[in-house]
Amino acid sequence: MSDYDALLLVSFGGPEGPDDVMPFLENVTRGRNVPRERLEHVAEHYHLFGGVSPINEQCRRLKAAIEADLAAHSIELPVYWGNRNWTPYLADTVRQMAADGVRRAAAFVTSAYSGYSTHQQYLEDIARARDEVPRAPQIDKLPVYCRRPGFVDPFVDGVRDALTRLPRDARLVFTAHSVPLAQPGREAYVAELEDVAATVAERAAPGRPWALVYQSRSGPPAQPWLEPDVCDHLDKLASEGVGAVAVVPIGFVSDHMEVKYDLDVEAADRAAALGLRFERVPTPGADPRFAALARELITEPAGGAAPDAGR
Ligand SMILES: CC1=C(CCC(=O)O)c2cc3nc(cc4[nH]c(cc5[nH]c(cc1n2)c(C)c5CCC(=O)O)c(CCC(=O)O)c4C)C(CCC(=O)O)=C3C
Ligand SMILES: [Fe+2]
Repeated sequence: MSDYDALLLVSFGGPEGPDDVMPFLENVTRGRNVPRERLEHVAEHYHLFGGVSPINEQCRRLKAAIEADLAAHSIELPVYWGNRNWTPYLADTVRQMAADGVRRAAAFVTSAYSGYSTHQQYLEDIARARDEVPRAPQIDKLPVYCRRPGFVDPFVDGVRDALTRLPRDARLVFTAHSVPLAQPGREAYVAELEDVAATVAERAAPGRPWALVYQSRSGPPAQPWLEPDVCDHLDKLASEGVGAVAVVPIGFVSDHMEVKYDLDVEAADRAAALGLRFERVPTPGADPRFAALARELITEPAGGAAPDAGR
């Protein structure tokens, strides 16, 4: 077993009502050179959903699934939840953990990959939260898990299922959040995404053409970000005579706003305008296999041979 006395679920955070939207967006983009126009545009996405981000409900369901999995394995470990950008804020959760006597916690982060936005930024925010709290517990971020079966297998099943509803010429379109080309860790992020896309494609639909594309670009237009954009890619497929796509958001762990708006509204509308049949594959969310991954990462021997999802 492990030496941990708590599990901390760390997530992005999102607004819980219309008045939260702008303060949330300001938290996310503080010091980040995101144009005001872009913020106002993204605020509209949240307002379409009543100002409530789907990410909070996703986190509550994942937390409950992790608690159920731990209980089923007779592991008594309290599970806490804290966010980088909205309530419950990490610092408040860490303060509660300290008050409860937690000394050493494992952090399971709702982001699967290496890279700055996906890994380093979470470490920095955990460190900042600990700095705010006297006698804060030690908090170890669990390893990057994008290649693990608990993350990959739900996508494989989801692709197989989507393809049963699509014609034979359907293409696989894997998507992830774009980041600036200059962002530290970008090479590792892209290499992992390519690897996970290839694994899912090979296991779910061997021989079928696929592409890795990006979405949700932000930042000033002159700054280069990872491309191609998902909607541009749909244009290209339609122009080549392709009639259907299964869109697979491998860059994300839950169906939050970047999935519910940028794919289910924006990309789906583009596909409809192009006459492309469109299926969006679910993310792992609160899948029991994904919840079990948190336990596996805590209980397996450090440096031990971690099983990957196979190719
Ligand atoms: C790689 C990556 C992930 C995946 C890893 C992970 O999951 O963590 C991710 C996730 C998310 N991003 C989210 C929301 C936002 N991201 C923004 C801005 C940015 N994201 C970036 C990258 C990523 N973001 C970057 C490089 C920026 C530019 C500013 C900066 O350098 O930081 C902005 C500002 C407005 C805009 O510019 O779009 C918002 C509102 C939400 C919550 C959704 C919800 O509410 O359901 C989630 C899960
Ligand atoms: Fe983001």
